[in-house]
Amino acid sequence: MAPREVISIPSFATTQLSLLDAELQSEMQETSSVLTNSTPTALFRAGLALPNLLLVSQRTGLGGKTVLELGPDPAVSSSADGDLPEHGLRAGDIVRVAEQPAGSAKKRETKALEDAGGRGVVTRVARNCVLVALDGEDEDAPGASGKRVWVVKLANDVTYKRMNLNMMKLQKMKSEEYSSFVRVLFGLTTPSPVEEISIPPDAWVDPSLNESQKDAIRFALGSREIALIHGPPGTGKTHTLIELILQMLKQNLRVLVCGPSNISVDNIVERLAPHKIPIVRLGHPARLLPSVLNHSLDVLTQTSEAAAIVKDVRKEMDSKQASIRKTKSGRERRAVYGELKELRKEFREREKKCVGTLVGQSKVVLATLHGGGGLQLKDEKFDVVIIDEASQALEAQCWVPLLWTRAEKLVLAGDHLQLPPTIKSSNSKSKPAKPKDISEDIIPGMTLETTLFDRLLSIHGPDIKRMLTTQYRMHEKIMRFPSDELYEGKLVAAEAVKERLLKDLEYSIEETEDTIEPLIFWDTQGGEFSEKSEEEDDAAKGKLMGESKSNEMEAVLVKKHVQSLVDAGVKPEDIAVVTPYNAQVTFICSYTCMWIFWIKGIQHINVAIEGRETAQPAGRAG
Ligand SMILES: Nc1ncnc2c1ncn2[C@@H]1O[C@H](COP(=O)(O)OP(=O)(O)OP(=O)(O)O)[C@@H](O)[C@H]1O
Repeated sequence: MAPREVISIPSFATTQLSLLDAELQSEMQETSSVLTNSTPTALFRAGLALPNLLLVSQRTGLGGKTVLELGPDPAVSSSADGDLPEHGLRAGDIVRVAEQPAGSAKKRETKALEDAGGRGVVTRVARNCVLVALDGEDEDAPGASGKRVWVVKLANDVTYKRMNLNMMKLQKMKSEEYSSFVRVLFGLTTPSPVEEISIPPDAWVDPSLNESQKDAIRFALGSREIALIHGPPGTGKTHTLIELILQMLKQNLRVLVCGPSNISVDNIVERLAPHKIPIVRLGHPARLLPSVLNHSLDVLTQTSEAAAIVKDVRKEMDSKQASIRKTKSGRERRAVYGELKELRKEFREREKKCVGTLVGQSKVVLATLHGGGGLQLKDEKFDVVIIDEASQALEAQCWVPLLWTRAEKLVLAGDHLQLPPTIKSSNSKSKPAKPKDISEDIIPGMTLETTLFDRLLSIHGPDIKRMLTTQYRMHEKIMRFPSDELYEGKLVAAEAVKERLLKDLEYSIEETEDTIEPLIFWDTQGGEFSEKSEEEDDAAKGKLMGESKSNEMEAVLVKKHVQSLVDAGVKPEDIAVVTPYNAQVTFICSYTCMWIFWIKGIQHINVAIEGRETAQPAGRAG
């Protein structure tokens, strides 16, 4: 077993608080510098603002919040169908809604917008409207006067507030308050011996699970405090978690399942749903996949039996909201606001009751790590907390559900050998100043890139983890390199993919040198393949991009290769191009989009390419 590395819990929390502060400052600085240095038009082009909107309606949303529906102003819209232009707003974005400055506004006027109008959260984005739930309660809604408004994205500090709150709780905890679970998580105690679990062949819900998956499940069931499931790419980590949850239900355990992103959680909800078990998904419906909405707590609070008590008040609030817009006299408006305030209070009380009933009845509750710190879960008791994609979450994020609910055991699933969460403060050139009150309590060398998964492995060694070893995605030759370099050669390719080639796809594909080989290298050394740094170009184009790299000749090569694949019959939608740099994404997009448009004559093409600008730590897979 690796040497145990014990750290003091208050020092850990203090260090995390300082690192989180630096990270938030970095994010804030970035947003603020963009807002200050850009014109409204540049902000729109950069996907940070949406102008030319009118208030379409105003109604009561969750928690009694005022929700604004904003649509395009037909007087200036270029769309005949009333659609919004392409924009970068997404559900969950923190935004400011304010009266719009003139198109010719100077940068300084954009800066003034930081404090104008109302702040809120985008709750829904549709083709023809954007919905924003306002934070404040009593002010006049921006746009209520009929004036044109715009929506500007702000830095999101909400998640930081929650992480900080929990880190402060940990910082102040007295040692006699540490549960045995917390003590294990900090290496003050070793984990209890793992109980032998035997599951008869007919008790597996999915009998096709492979041996490493079954072993990981038995291990996670038999562990008392912690269990790590290490799932390299395509090894069925989520598949395994589904069976684990179902086996835990058979043991009558109550489980909270979390992930760092909505998509990671929805992925599990989608796969659990067919098993018809009582599950509830926390989180705003606007941020959830449509296929999981039936399990959303917010939808259930409107449709379930428990929801009836909330309906009447909501109706009354909506009609009051509508009446405000028609009322011209200030006195009357103030009176309606007063009544709304009372109704909102009543609404919240009833909603709380309804939510309490629904959550209390669910054996499996699913939420993002941030959502795991929501009011609905305060002090709820869970036998197990499972965190999926744990290697992509900040450790402080993982502590949100652990400290907020009463958790007794933790199962982490992830791959610590893939990229850690993206951190801005560690590679930002303009590093924020360290807080003044830095004390000797700071643990040297600790960074936000060290995840809970990493830390637990370094404290307790590999005995607390089980690795999934059969992968179901890659041809054996593609798998060989990551397997040998990162996973000690332990990966095995499943029969179905072991020798799978492009030419064997279920539709007709010509046998060419590109379709009979699973892995091809193009050597660009020595040619005219010079690399450019995006910053040089930025100033000229006024683009809002950080430092990035591009190589035009390599983009041409990618285009050529994609072309030969399509010529051989591979469908464009079956081809993905991946690059680590945003600037290169832009190049490749411009080449390949134009080209596909040309050969297929199609109107729309979905390009699903993501760029990532982090330097890759040694020993991690990208
Ligand atoms: N025992 C199994 N038998 C057959 N197919 C399996 C098995 N386990 C997983 N798969 C298949 O392997 C693929 C990957 O599974 P899954 O998405 O659960 O993996 P993952 O490790 O969570 O993936 P990621 O690499 O995205 O983290 C899926 O298509 C799944 O159906």
